[in-house]
Amino acid sequence: MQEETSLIKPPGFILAGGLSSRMGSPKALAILGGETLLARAANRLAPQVSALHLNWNGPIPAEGLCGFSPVPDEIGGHAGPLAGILTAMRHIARIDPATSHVVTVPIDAPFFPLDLVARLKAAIRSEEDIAIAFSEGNMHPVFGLWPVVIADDLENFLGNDDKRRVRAFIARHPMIAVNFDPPEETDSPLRPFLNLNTPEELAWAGQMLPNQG
Ligand SMILES: Nc1nc2c(ncn2[C@@H]2O[C@H](COP(=O)(O)OP(=O)(O)OP(=O)(O)O)[C@@H](O)[C@H]2O)c(=O)[nH]1
Ligand SMILES: [Mg+2]
Repeated sequence: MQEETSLIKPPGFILAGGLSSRMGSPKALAILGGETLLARAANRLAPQVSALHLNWNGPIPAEGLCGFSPVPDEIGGHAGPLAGILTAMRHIARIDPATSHVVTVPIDAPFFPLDLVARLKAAIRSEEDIAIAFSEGNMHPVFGLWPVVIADDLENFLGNDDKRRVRAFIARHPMIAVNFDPPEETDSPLRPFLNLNTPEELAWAGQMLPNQG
């Protein structure tokens, strides 16, 4: 039963604050099948969340960011995905203090499930639980539903831990694993959490798009 939490549809953040060094140009603007990765992530996440935000560092490029007014990292120095997660928590706490959780997705995994948020949300049992996506035995730690009450601990962690790994931060808190194994009949190589880091991976995914099951 789900009654104990008053968690309604949460707000969402697309994290695009990284350097895209392996891609060689901003991943948000990379084209897959005629659409930017940003447009793909936004179209996929928007129906799942109460409001959609973009985390992005630096100036808005000439081609725009799909109309988003991006939210830059709270802490400087490209501290990694956790900096984007902290930014999401702090931003939501400022604009909507009643919100208990915020969902994050990375910019570079454009095939994530359409029921991602509903299933993460259904797993939450308390105001302090983190829900994280898993599939085929792997953890996908940037696909998470994060309680905003742990923002201070996250800021502290970022200030004190050299590696700033998402998994190490998650290990400090109650975490619920939510399994998203694809249906057995799916033979598409475009797995739900496939992550595109290089021009080669992007080109390969483009070639595979017509086979998407
Ligand atoms: N806000 C924010 N997000 C980040 C930061 N570093 C990485 N991310 C995001 O975290 C997700 C996964 O990171 P990576 O796949 O390493 O992306 P990246 O750092 O842009 O790419 P590389 O430079 O090739 O490692 C992506 O959505 C990135 O945009 C950061 O310093 N700040
Ligand atoms: Mg990186």
